[in-house]
Parts: sequence; structure tokens; C-alpha cells
Amino acid sequence: MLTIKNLHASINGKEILRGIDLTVNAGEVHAIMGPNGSGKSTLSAVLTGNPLFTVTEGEVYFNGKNLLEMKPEDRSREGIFLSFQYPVEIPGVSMANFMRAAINAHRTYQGLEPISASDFLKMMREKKELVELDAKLTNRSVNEGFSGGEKKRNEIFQMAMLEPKLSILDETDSGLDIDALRIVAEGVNKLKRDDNACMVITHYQRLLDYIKPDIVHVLYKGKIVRTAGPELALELEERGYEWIKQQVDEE
Ligand SMILES: Nc1ncnc2c1ncn2[C@@H]1O[C@H](COP(=O)(O)OP(=O)(O)OP(=O)(O)O)[C@@H](O)[C@H]1O
Repeated sequence: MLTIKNLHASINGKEILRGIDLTVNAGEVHAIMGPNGSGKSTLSAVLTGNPLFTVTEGEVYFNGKNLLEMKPEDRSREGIFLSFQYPVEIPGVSMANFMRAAINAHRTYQGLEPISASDFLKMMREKKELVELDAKLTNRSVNEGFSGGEKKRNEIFQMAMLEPKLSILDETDSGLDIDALRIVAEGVNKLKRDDNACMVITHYQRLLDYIKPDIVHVLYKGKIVRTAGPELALELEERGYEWIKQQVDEE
């Protein structure tokens, strides 16, 4: 589904990603861990087309298409979803109008008719139940006055509505409480299918108590320096990153 080859990216002339190689197949959940400042958020920003970052080398293919040539909105329409650490409030725009516009933008791109009012309402109802979103929240403006946990749940609701092929969840340093962590995790687990995939950026093993990753990667100094099964996250929880840093710096 996603193939990243030797990806280098920089910001203001400073190289942050220094040769990322990563393959994500349909049906897989990947956890991206790593010390502060190693480039985890930069990787999600580059994949979704944040214009602040410049790709200086490498290739990224998403379902056979050259991702780096696509505009950010087309990456979304192709099925990439980024859950933000700090979701923005959009006063004056109702959740229903926002979601309907987003779904129809995707449908137009796929050459489909706009979704009918009855299908849309049915979908809203089903997905609200799936992620246990309080029905009252969808009558309000997008994220306006939502608590941190409500915003997070709303992000997962949007993810459920858009049915992305690849979800990237950036939870770095987010100060999520244990309930919000569980919401994110349950959402990911419920939405997991054989034909979609998920990349979870996290500092905390505790998120991975709820989401079972198939593969865990450690990013350090802009490169993936270790890749293993879920046992790697447990080892990091126990031993920290120092031992990996030392090993890598000596290599
Ligand atoms: N606008 C910017 N200007 C200069 N440097 C930046 C900018 N944005 C990010 N960086 C630097 O890029 C490096 C990687 O940052 P990034 O946020 O990707 O790391 P991270 O692994 O997600 O870190 P954390 O775990 O602390 O969230 C850091 O050294 C950071 O200071």
C-alpha cells in the first residue's frame, strides 16, 4: 500500500529525515516510536504534503501512485487520513455540513454522485455509534468548545466516516488522558480491516496495550534504526532509548 524509499526531507535548510525506508501493507498496523526530535511528526507531515517541509531525495508510492507529486487534498482523496495532535475548531461550520462536504469531495474525485441525504444520515448514525460519539456533539460547530478527549473522539469519528485506506495517527507528546488513549485505540481496532492500514506515532507503550501493532519501528536521527514485533515496544518501555542510541551511534 505504502512504499517509502530513501526519503530525505528538510525544513529551513535543516535536514530532518535522512533516508527513511518503510513498507506498509494492507491489513497492517505499524507503530512509529522514537526519542523526542527524531522526526516522527515530520514523517507524517511529509506524507500528507505539509508545504513547510521540502523533500530533497527519495520516493513514496501509495497504491502504485507517486504520492510526492500529489497535492495534499488529493492525498486525502486517495485515502490518506491524518489525525491531528491538536484538532482545530471551526466555529460556524456544523459537523454535519463539514462531514458531508468532505465525503462529497472524496466522492467527486472517485467519479461518484454526491451522497444522498438519507444515506448520509444513516452513515452518521452508524459511525457515531461505532465510536460512541455523543450525538449532541455532531449538532455543534466542528470542535468548538470540545474538550480534548471529545476532539480526539471526533477525529476518530471523522476517520470512520471517511473510511481511509491509510490512517496516520500522530499522538506524540499529546498529553492524552487514559480515556482519550482508549478512545483512539478502540477506534483504530474497530476500523481495522484487511484492506486498510494504520500508522500510529506514539511515545507510550500504554497506547500499544490497547492497539496491537503488527510491526514496531524506532526512528532516530531521521532514520528507522530498528524494526521488530510488538515486543520491541515493551523493551523500550522497560529500557528507554539510550541503549538503541548507543548502539546506533557506534554502528
Ligand atoms: N519549523 C521548524 N524549524 C526548524 N526545525 C524544526 C521545525 N519543525 C521541526 N523541526 C525540528 O525537526 C526535528 C524533528 O521534529 P519532529 O517534530 O518531527 O520530531 P518528533 O520525533 O515528532 O519529536 P517529538 O517526539 O518530540 O514530538 C526537531 O529537531 C525539530 O526541532
